[in-house]
Amino acid sequence: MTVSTADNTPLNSDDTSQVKPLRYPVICIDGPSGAGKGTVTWRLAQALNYQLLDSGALYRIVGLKAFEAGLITADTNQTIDETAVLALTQSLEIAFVPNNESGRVDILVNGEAVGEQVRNETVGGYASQIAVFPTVRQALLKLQQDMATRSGLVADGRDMGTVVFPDADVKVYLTASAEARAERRVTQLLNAGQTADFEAILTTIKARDERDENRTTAPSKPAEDALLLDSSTLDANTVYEQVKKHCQDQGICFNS
Ligand SMILES: Nc1ncnc2c1ncn2[C@@H]1O[C@H](COP(=O)(O)OP(=O)(O)O)[C@@H](O)[C@H]1O
Ligand SMILES: Nc1ccn([C@@H]2O[C@H](COP(=O)(O)OP(=O)(O)O)[C@@H](O)[C@H]2O)c(=O)n1
Repeated sequence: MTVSTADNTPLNSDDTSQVKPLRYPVICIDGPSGAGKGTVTWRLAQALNYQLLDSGALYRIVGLKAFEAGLITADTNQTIDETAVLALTQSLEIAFVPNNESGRVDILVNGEAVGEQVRNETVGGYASQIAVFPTVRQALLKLQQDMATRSGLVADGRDMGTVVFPDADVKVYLTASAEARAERRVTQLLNAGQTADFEAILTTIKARDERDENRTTAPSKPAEDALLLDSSTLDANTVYEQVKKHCQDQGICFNS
């Protein structure tokens, strides 16, 4: 797999000939689904002019492609062929392109845009099923780490602060009650003109939490040096201001 960034320069995980520049700042925002990671990550990346790593998108793409290839079915108790998912992962070329209109990052896979489909809860479930595989995580590891060699980076995920960037300048573990997170998803879906069932969403969010927090490799958990922030009763702006303050306390400079 290759991953390229906004300037479309491929990041080749096998290329050891390049001399690494001085280390750029890295900010990690980890936490469960719906905690508000993507929202705060986007604002930080905009304010600091850093690159953004949406690591969940990588797992979602692999999950979706594995489903399309018939390697995963809707049955959550199935046995998935790790070797086949790894081979599929290694065959993908992924590009991240920031989209200022939507406030999200558009994703191209093998040159083709992946639509909003990749963001839905079903694909989130597929992602968490293949995310338990150590070989798949390993295949994605260096590609993620290489994104911090060109500019400052804000990275959103589950294991950014614990595994991918253990030496990061700032680590935040953003959480919220499962009910608050499910409520946010409902609002998000309704705003997008879709239907949403609170109980069904709450059940899938809890199932994903369970799988992500209890897997053996890179479980979702706060790094020892992370700021823990519960956003259940905080609005998105207050969360941003608190994370910004923490970044400043750790020596990150904002122009505005
Ligand atoms: N603190 C907050 N309070 C209420 N809604 C929020 C908050 N932070 C984010 N949201 C909204 O909740 C939804 C999920 O946020 P998102 O940033 O995508 O979460 P995550 O990346 O952790 O899954 C979005 O619609 C977002 O606008
Ligand atoms: N660094 C990461 C990011 C995501 N993931 C997996 O990918 C799934 C989708 O991640 P996501 O960040 O896109 O999900 P949301 O938090 O946006 O719902 C998660 O439930 C995890 O199983 C992971 O294992 N490690």
